[in-house]
Amino acid sequence: MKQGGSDAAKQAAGESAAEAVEDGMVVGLGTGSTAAYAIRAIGRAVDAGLDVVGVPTSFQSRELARDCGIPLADLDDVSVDLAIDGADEVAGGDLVKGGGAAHAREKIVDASADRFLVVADPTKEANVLSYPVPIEVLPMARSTVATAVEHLGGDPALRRAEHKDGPVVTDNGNLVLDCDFGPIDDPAALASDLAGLPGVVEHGLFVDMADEIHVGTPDGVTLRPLSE
Ligand SMILES: O=C(CO)[C@H](O)[C@H](O)COP(=O)(O)O
Repeated sequence: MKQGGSDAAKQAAGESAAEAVEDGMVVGLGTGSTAAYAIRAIGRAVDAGLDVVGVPTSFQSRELARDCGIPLADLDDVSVDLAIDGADEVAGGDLVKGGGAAHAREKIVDASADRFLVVADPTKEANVLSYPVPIEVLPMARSTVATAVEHLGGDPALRRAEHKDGPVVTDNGNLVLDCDFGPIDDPAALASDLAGLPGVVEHGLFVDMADEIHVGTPDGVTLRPLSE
C-alpha cells in the first residue's frame, strides 16, 4: 500500500470521519492505519457514553475495536448506517483497496452501509487509478486467474508474506494476486471483467461506492463528496 502519508494526516482524516458517528448507529469499521484512527476515536466516544455497534471488516479491525471497547455485531444481525474505511488510491469516485488484503470483507460491509466515508491522506489521491488491483482468489484458482488477468492486460504477482515464508493468506483463507494494469481508463469495465473470472472471491476496485472522502493533512481536513 502507499505509505507516503504522515501519521498526522491519517489521524486528522480518521478523527474527522469519526465525528459523523451518531448515537444509536451501526458503524462499519474499516481496515488499515487510517481507519484505525477512526476506530480509536469511536472507542473514546464510547468511553464517554456514545451508544454504537461496530461491524469489523477484518481480524485487525475486530481486535482493535475490542481493545477500544466498541460493542460488535455480525451483518446477520444488524444493518450498517455508516462505514468508515481507508483506500490505497482514490480517483474520481472510484477506489483501489486491499493493501491489507481485507478488501473482500471491506466491500461487503462498505457496500451494505447507508453511507460510506473514505479516510485518506493526500498521497492516496490520483487523477486516474493505476495502483495494482488486489484480487483475492481461491488457492486452487491462483494460476487460472493469473492467466486470465494477463489476457485482460494485467501483470499479476502473488502477494508474499513479510513475516513468514510463503504467500499472504487472507482472513478468509485465500490468496491475493496484486495485478498491475497501468492506468485504468474504465474502472467499471475492468471491475466487471474481474468479477466474472471463476475463482475470484473479490477484487479491490470499489467503483462509485463511496459517498464522501475526508482527506487529512497535518493542518486540517478537506471533505469532498465522491458520488453525485
Ligand atoms: O484497503 C485497505 C485494507 O485492505 C486499507 O484501507 C488500505 O490499504 C489503506 O490503508 P492505510 O490507511 O494503512 O494506508
